[in-house]
Amino acid sequence: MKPLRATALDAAAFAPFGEVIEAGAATRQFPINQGSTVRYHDLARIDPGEDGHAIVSIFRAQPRALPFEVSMLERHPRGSQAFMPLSGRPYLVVVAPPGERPATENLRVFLARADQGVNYAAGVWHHPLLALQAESDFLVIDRAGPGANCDEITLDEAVYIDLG
Ligand SMILES: NC(=O)N[C@@H](O)C(=O)O
Ligand code: NI
Repeated sequence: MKPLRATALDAAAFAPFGEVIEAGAATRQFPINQGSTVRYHDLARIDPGEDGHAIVSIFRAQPRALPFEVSMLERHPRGSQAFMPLSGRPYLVVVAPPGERPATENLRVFLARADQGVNYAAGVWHHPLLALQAESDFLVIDRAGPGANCDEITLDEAVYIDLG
């Protein structure tokens, strides 16, 4: 089966799944700190759910070999999950719309630049972190709190993904 090719990540294409965290996607930006800094304001909304709280972690991810076989997806029904790359390398984002079981044809594969983060909205199906090229760190903001917050499913048919 031909691999599913990644397309460049952009805010509009990613909107059904959450937000893209990048200065260029800001709807509001303004100078602060006596003009020494520009604030790219309100790029994403962290959703810890009613009974959770937001936490900040760092994920140190090993690079994935390509083409990569996607055979499972996960979702966090109780809160959002944001990733911001810290190591200056691109990475892959695989998502599918919320719902009970995503159809393989609804998978979307994005190549995120080193200056782009993503914030998965609660319930959005996604593949666990897919770093590329070398070991990479990511700042992660997601929910801690009571109750299970990670549903996993095995896809009816595995899909290979690769760069565009
Ligand atoms: N397991 C974990 O915290 N990470 C995943 O949710 C992921 O999306 O990488
Ligand atoms: Ni996740």
